[in-house]
Amino acid sequence: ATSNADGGKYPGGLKRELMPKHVAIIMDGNRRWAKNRGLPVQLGHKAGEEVMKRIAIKCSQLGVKVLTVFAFSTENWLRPQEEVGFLMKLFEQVIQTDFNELTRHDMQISIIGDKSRLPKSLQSLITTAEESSKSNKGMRLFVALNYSGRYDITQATKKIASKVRDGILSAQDIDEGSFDQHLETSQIDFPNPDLLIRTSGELRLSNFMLWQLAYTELLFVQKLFPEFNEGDLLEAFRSFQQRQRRYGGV
Ligand SMILES: CC(C)=CCC/C(C)=C/CC/C(C)=C/COP(=O)(O)OP(=O)(O)O
Repeated sequence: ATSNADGGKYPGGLKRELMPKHVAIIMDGNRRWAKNRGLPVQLGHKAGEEVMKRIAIKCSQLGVKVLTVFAFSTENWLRPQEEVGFLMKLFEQVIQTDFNELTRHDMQISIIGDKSRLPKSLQSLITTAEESSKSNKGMRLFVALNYSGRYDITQATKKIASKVRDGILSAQDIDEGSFDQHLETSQIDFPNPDLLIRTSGELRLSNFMLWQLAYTELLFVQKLFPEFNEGDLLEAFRSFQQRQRRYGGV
């Protein structure tokens, strides 16, 4: 409805037709941000929570269809027990407070990752939140919790192996398309991120969506996640729009 009003242009010189459909973010640097300020690491994660919410709202306003944020990896259990415990409680709070606000922006929220190892109280909050937002029509928000790319590929392989064993799928029919259908991102229109943003200057994928990132444009920014703001998001999208995507072709 607004396409003529703004001549196809978005704020900050962005072009509507070149917007990334699926954006993924590795929200890195919460602890360093806290330590730099002489604060407990918990306050770094709290600051990250606030930024996550603002960025999700901005993405949905800009017409992003899918946003996937990496909140807790399968390796993060190795952190001090106190920090892990705090994060699990924080995720419960996020679901009970921030998610309500995000669903008011019509977002449909899903958790990806191995939920079985999460505290039972968190698991039941997740089920309720997913249920209550499932008919929303706006941006799809995936929060990766106890997730890793290798986990995702492994769980897809298990599902496929069971289907072959049960005679539902033949080995010859396993291809990239059918594999896609068994990943945690299978239920959506744009399973592969167009743009991955990682904050805090680290140049790694850290076992995030390994299959889905095959042709994703990567953007590494120096700012720590709690410092990342809406202006930085627009800047990231401008950088994305200047790239030429060839997907291995010419
Ligand atoms: C549900 C939800 C989206 C919650 C938002 C809270 C949030 C941003 C959690 C991410 C936690 C995390 C492991 C951040 C990475 O920074 P780090 O701790 O690795 O920092 P460092 O690299 O400085 O050590």
